[in-house]
Amino acid sequence: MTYTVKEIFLTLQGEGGQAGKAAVFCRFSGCNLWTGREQDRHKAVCTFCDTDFVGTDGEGGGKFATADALADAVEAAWTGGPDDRLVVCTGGEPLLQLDAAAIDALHARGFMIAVESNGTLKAPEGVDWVCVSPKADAPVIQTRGQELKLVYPQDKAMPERFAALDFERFYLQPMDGPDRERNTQLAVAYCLSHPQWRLSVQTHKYLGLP
Ligand SMILES: C[S@@+](CC[C@H](N)C(=O)[O-])C[C@H]1O[C@@H](n2cnc3c(N)ncnc32)[C@H](O)[C@@H]1O
Ligand SMILES: Nc1nc2[nH]cc(C(=O)O)c2c(=O)[nH]1
Ligand code: SF4
Ligand SMILES: [Mg+2]
Repeated sequence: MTYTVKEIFLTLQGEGGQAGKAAVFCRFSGCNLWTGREQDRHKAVCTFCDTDFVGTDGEGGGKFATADALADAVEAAWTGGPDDRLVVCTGGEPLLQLDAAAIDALHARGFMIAVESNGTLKAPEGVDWVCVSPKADAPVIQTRGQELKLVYPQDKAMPERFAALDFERFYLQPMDGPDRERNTQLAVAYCLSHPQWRLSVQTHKYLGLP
């Protein structure tokens, strides 16, 4: 199948349980919870998105006709050696496109595969690190994985709703936007009183990294 990708770039994972680790980010175009057009944001299921995932015009973006072509582009962005390779498949919603062929091609090049998903689609076999970030008005179908990373606060998506799901770690990530500082304080307070939850700061935004 053809993969439609907004951008492919090397940076440090900024969020969650692998924060600080070098990774190639493969940002797939498109999402099932928002068109990505500002004029549609108010009527979207997910209204607070911080990301441009429309089209293929980012660094390293494009249409890739095969899984090998996609994996070659990911490998070309990696500047390290053969060890400790990590690709973070994000978007948009990566599980609309990430399939067994892409997983096999990335594994063949030595990459550990992480996904950042809104949880509305099942992760395919072979994904090594599943991060689910639930959205208040969307069902959580993928109910297990390595981390659940809830953007906080969201009306109708309080942490209690997700605390019993089968994830190894639970994070609150302050909602970025005009109230980021206040949201950060709210998340800190929640983590202090509910120690199952850890704070996930979007470190790349403070560091000026992509
Ligand atoms: C842009 S999303 C792409 C992956 C997938 N669609 C998802 O929602 O998980 C990547 C991560 O950024 C988070 N995110 C999006 N907008 C945010 C915001 N305004 N503040 C904090 N985190 C945000 C998402 O919840 C998700 O964990
Ligand atoms: N540095 C960095 N870390 C990230 N972790 C998750 C991201 C995403 O947009 O999915 C992201 C991102 O966009 N940049
Ligand atoms: S589900 Fe993810 S990519 Fe889609 S609009 Fe929400 S935060 Fe953005
Ligand atoms: Mg991001």
